[in-house]
Parts: sequence; structure tokens; C-alpha cells
Amino acid sequence: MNSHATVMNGQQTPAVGQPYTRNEAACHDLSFRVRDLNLWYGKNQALKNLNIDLFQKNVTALIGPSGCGKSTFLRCLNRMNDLIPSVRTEGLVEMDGLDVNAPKMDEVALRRRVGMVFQKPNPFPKSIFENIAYAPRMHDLVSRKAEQEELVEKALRDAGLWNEVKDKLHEPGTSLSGGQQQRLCIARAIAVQPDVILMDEPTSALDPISTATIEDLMDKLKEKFTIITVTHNMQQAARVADYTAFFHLGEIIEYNDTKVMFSTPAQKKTEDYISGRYG
Ligand SMILES: Nc1ncnc2c1ncn2[C@@H]1O[C@H](COP(=O)(O)OP(=O)(O)OP(=O)(O)O)[C@@H](O)[C@H]1O
Repeated sequence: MNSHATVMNGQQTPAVGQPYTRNEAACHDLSFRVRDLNLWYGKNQALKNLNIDLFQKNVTALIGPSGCGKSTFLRCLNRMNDLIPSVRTEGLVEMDGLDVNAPKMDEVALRRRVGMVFQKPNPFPKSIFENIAYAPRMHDLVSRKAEQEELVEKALRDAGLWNEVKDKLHEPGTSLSGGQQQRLCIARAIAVQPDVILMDEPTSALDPISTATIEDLMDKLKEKFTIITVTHNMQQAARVADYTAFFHLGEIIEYNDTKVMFSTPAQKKTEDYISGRYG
């Protein structure tokens, strides 16, 4: 088996533990390069020898049964697991060629470049305006009031929320509906001009209409950002993701172009999962 088998033609899915990449010549469009990544919570190994390349300005979905390590892997990409004392990791996570775990890596700067949106919308207990303007101010991206106003409007427009909130920017973020709050959180994430947005089941707390709005938004956002999303919803992965990785018991079983994976999965476990036979 070629250790750099392509994910584009659907014919070659590398064995678990082997790297997944398009081809070395095309690596300039990589966002993350992950090699031999292992992670333990105390004695419990949650990620096992993961090798995967994640492509810029695409949507990649992470799917798999509960507890298989999707959220843990997502948190490896912006070092959110550092906040959990029992965690130990081995292996390489590179973003744009830089070792994310290098001692000299500035975690605050990393998390600015790799933003995160969670399952439950979590606006700050502040106004809609402040929810967006606060972090860019802290990062010295804006200072003057007019700059802040411009940035808030742009982030809200990009998150598809401007028309709904433009007349109530100084009302609390928590006064919005669940779907609007989630778009506010997306606006907050994009306001600091990240390269990547990680989404951990971003629609699982939302109604079908709000879910469809966020899915449409993901499709637009990928023009500017790399999006990596965890989802339990197979239809959602099929609708929004360019690439899909199937996790099982801490391993990546299969990673491929979404259309290929959903039409002709290479592994029996993937087929069983996407056809709803377990999980
Ligand atoms: N903070 C933690 N401390 C200890 N173990 C954890 C912690 N977070 C996750 N785990 C364990 O790591 C494994 C992977 O969990 P993780 O949440 O990454 O899976 P998941 O695929 O995202 O699950 P789900 O789909 O249910 O959200 C599980 O066995 C889980 O119990």
C-alpha cells in the first residue's frame, strides 16, 4: 500500500494508521497535516495513530459513533485539550507547516487562527455588538469606534445575521433565538479573521430551519475559511462536506471525498455506519 495514497479517486483508501493525502505536489493547499497522533485521557487511549491531511477552504466532516474521538480530535487542532489536565498526546499536528504543539507556539494566537463553534450556542452575556467587537479589540485588530462598527457589520453579514439584528445591536446576544445565537457565535468566530473554523455539532441543538440556514452558511463560509465539523447527522455530512472522515474507536477507518464515501465506501464498517446499521 502506498503510504500517500490519494483520497481523490476513491479507489485507494490507505490502511488505518497510514497517511491520507491527495499527493505531495498538491500539499500547498493543506490546512492541517496530522501524523501518528495518539492521545490518552489518563490511561484511556482516545485517539490511535491518526494520520490525515485536511484541505484548505473545504468543509471536512468528522463522523462516527458516540465516543469514537471526533471532538477530542477537533480539540487537538487548536490545543483545546491542553485545558484538560489528564491529557497526554504524541505525534505531529501541523498547521500551515507549523507544529501546533511546539513549545514556542503561542496558544492564544493559534486559537485566533483556529476558531471554534460549539454544539450549544454560547454568546457572552453582553450585547450583540460586544459579542463580536470584544475579541478583535483584545487582539488589537481594531480600536476606533468606526472600525469596530465596520467589523461588526461585516462579521454579521458574513454570518447571514445582519438584516435580522442591525436595528438591535445593543440588545443582549442571549435575547436572540437559538439559531440566531449560533450565527452570532459564528460571527464572533470569524470577526478575528481566523483561517479555520472548527464546529462541534453546530446544529444539533437547532430546529430544521435554523439547521438549513447554518448549512447554507457553511457552504458560503468555505470560500474564505477552512471548516472542520463534527456531525452525527449523515445527511448533513452528505450535504455540506467536501471530505468526510469516519472515526471508530479512536481510529480513522476511512477518509475520502464525501460523494465517493457515501456512494461506495471502501470499508465494511463505514458502510454499516452510514447505512445506519450501528452507531
Ligand atoms: N475530558 C475527558 N476526560 C476523560 N475522558 C474523556 C474526556 N473527554 C472525552 N473522553 C473520552 O474520550 C473518548 C472520546 O470522546 P469524544 O468526546 O472525543 O468522542 P466523540 O466521538 O466526540 O463522542 P460524541 O459523538 O458522543 O460527542 C471517550 O471514551 C470519552 O469518554
